[in-house]
Amino acid sequence: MTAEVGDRAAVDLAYAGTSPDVPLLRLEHLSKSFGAVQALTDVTLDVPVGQVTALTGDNGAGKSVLIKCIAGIHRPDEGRLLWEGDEVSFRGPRDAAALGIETVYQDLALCDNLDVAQNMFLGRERLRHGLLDHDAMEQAARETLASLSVSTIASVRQRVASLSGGQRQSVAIARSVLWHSRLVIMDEPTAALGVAQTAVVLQLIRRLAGRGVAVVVISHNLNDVFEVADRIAVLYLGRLAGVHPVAELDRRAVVELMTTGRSDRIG
Ligand SMILES: Nc1ncnc2c1ncn2[C@@H]1O[C@H](COP(=O)(O)OP(=O)(O)OP(=O)(O)O)[C@@H](O)[C@H]1O
Repeated sequence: MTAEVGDRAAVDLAYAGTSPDVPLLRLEHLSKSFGAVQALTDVTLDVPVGQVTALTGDNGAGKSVLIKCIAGIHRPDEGRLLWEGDEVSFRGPRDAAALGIETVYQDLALCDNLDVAQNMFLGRERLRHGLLDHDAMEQAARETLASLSVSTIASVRQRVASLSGGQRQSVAIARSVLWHSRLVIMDEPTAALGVAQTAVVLQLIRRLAGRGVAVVVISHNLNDVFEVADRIAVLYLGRLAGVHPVAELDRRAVVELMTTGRSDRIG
């Protein structure tokens, strides 16, 4: 399969077959334990297209375990995942990736010794007459970065080792656009970034959602959460303490949900 680059194609693809009433992904009554540790208990959460859902919660609340269930790394003990309304079960991360689920972990799986374009096509290289088609890949990488208005990367031939944290996040986000990912999960995307780079990455995350991609962002940083999210889901001791549109919440309500599992300040 060759990658088509272009805003319209990406949006069409992301929305294709998605009824507004059926979320792209629905987690239904998910539970997961590790021996005596109950990491997730009865979590039900919808993930709609075109929106940023922030997933927050205190240390150990279950955020990573939840995204690993979505990414096909963990199998839930109970509950099910519905993709566009149909039950799916993942034998591993490849199954999740095949549906268009891309997870961008904090340590970004980029290869330092390769350049930007090579990283964006890693594992899915484009061939021409049996040889790597570097020109086509570089062109597509450039177009994708331009379509996201990424201006901080001077050349797609630049080695990733020389990029800043924010630039690396930009490459990871552009890769998900290039491959028409439909759900992008980002684990603490701004954790290692300064103020200016954080602003750039948050903007990019908004653009990703603006293309009809469903985005889940794990973050402890409430400034970022309120800036980027449409909806905030809070986990407390493995249970979903609440999921609400940002407009219904203030910081105190989120902190209360994170620390006590409840809040009277919502609405
Ligand atoms: N592979 C594992 N084996 C045993 N226990 C685990 C495993 N993974 C997670 N846990 C436990 O599950 C609970 C939830 O962990 P999780 O990593 O999802 O929390 P988190 O919300 O991502 O926390 P943090 O913000 O600190 O990363 C914790 O008690 C953790 O110790």
